[in-house]
This record gives sequence, structure tokens and C-alpha cells, in this order.
Amino acid sequence: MTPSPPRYLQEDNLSEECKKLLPILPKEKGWIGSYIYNYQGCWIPPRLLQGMIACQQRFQAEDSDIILVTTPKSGTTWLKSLLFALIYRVKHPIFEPNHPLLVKSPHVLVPFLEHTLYVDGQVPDFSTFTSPRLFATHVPFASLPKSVLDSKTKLVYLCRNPKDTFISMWHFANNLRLHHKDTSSIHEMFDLFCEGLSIYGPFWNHVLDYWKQSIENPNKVFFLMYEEIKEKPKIQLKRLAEFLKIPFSIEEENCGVVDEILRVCSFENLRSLEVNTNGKLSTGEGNKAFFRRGEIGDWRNYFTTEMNYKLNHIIEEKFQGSGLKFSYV
Ligand SMILES: Nc1ncnc2c1ncn2[C@@H]1O[C@H](COP(=O)(O)OS(=O)(=O)O)[C@@H](OP(=O)(O)O)[C@H]1O
Repeated sequence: MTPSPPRYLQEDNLSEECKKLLPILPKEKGWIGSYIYNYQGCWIPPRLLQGMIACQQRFQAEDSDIILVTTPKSGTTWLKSLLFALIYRVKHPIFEPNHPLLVKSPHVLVPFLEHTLYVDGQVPDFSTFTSPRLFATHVPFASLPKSVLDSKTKLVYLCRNPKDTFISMWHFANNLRLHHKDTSSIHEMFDLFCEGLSIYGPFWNHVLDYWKQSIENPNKVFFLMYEEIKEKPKIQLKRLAEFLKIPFSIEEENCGVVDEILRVCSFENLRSLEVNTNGKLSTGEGNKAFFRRGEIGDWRNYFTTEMNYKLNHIIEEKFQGSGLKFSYV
């Protein structure tokens, strides 16, 4: 049976406000069938646009909130798990045999604002959230709700080298594609990615805006790279804890709390859990779709010399002078 695309990519039953807005926005064909629209400089499918606007209008950030921001496929699921384990380690000690991460998807434990909480006109029930509240979003900096900027809410931004991000997105899209997987589709999708046409793209604008904010406002925005966490997980987790003002104590370090958080959140462990093997999200995706290879450099298995040349050129052009350097590209 042909699987349906996840709910957030379907275009039916949009709000009247969204239906009125769409015809005046620039529109392009998306990777997975539905159209993407350009709103505030960002390419986004209609249902997520509706969620993003609702979130802009209604979300009231609190000073203690922590929001994880990512471009899709840059390791969101991993950092959701690490943040959850880190922030709630008193309420949920990591050595607990029934730790929430062992029985629930990281996407359930750390919901996306626009994908989940504000999707389809929903009114989120925040009474069930523990303080500090932990959310995630893919929304670009320029489109964040005003209350996030006006409050002391902290933003943790994760990015991944664009080549691996693209390959991960391409696999994810192929899993969701309704019709066919033809061999040329990687080239079609690559050209779209290079033109900035990917969900929440252009990729470079998304990354650069948060990068600049992390330099201008280092107490508010913490910028992390997937590759850095892979290379030095312990150091990066401790830096993150310090940024959030919940550093590990010497006792915790001696008891192996840092190592255990990293073990529980490791690709191998999370992927093998029943919930992430056979469970499904309410949006329709199987949880296993979020755990593919979890490695650096998989792009080398797919990129042609031409693709590599083209993306290197774009990276050089877009990021020059910013001080941001990608590794393994
Ligand atoms: N624990 C852990 N460690 C390392 N890597 C991990 C982990 N969990 C998920 N992944 C890899 O992250 C990729 C999925 O990206 P996201 O989680 O950002 O997807 S999403 O934006 O939330 O849809 C996807 O990357 P690829 O394997 O390269 O496709 C996942 O395999």
C-alpha cells in the first residue's frame, strides 16, 4: 500500500487565513509532491506555514524556556534527546530503568512548536510541561515569535555540514515519496537544494542568521555543530550544560552521569529501542525514519565530482567572511 505523506505535508483543511495568504506568496514545487511557499524569506509547506504563523501570533515564551533550533536533518532527534536528558536529570535520573527516553520518542518528549504544538489551529496545553520548558523548532531567526526575542529564553542551535544534511534529507524525502524513486531524483533535489529550495531553506540563510546571533548575543544563542558533538561528545555536552547554567557537578562526573547520558542518547542505543523501531508519531512517520546511519561523511557515497564542486563553490560564496567553517566537506 502506498503510504500517505505525513500530515504536516498535506494541504487539505487549511485555515481561511492561510488559504488567503498562499496565492500571494512565491511558490515552487517541493521535494515530496506538495508545494513550498516563500514566507519571510523561508521556503515552507502550507501546513507548517500555518503552524509557524500561529506560533508567531500566540506563543508566549517564558524566561526559563529553552528552544532547540535546527535545519531539518541536522541531528535534531539526537540533540532533543541530549537536552531532555541533561535538563531533566534531577527529575529523571539517567540511570533509571524506565527513563522517558527509553520508552518515548525524543519527538514526543520535546515537541516542535510549529509542527506539533501549533499545527492545525491547536491550542497547546502547557500545564503538563515541567519548568524549564523545552521545545524545538526549525523556524528561521527572522520568523521566531517576538516573545522569544523579548524574553530571556535560550536558543540552542544545531547545524550539520550541508553535504550530509542534504543526503539525509534526500533519503528522508525518498522514504516519504509517494510515487517513484528514480535515479535522477538525487540530481533534481540537489539542484533545488543549491537554489535554496529546501524545507526551511535556503539552508545558508538559516545557518548564517543564527551563527551571527550566537556571536552578537552569546548568552542567548548557543551554536553547535553535529560534527563537533560526534568528535568530542563529552566536551560539547559539558559546554551545553554550562551555557544552560546547569553544569555537571564533580559527583555527577565521578558517578558517570555524563557518560551515561551520552550512551543513552547514542545512535546505536536509541535506534535499537522498541519505541524507535516500531513506534509511530501522530504526524504519521515511523520513528525509525529518524535513525538512518548517524555518521559523518555519508555524502561521499553519493556525490559526483560535479556535485561536490558545485556545493563547495556555494559554501565558499555564502559563508566567506562569516568565520563559520564546516568540517568534513
Ligand atoms: N543519536 C544520534 N546520533 C547521531 N545521529 C543521529 C542520532 N539520531 C538521529 N541521528 C541522525 O540525524 C539525522 C536525522 O536528522 P534530524 O533528527 O535533524 O531529523 S528531523 O529534522 O528531526 O526530521 C539522520 O541522519 P542520517 O543518518 O545521515 O540520515 C539520523 O540518522
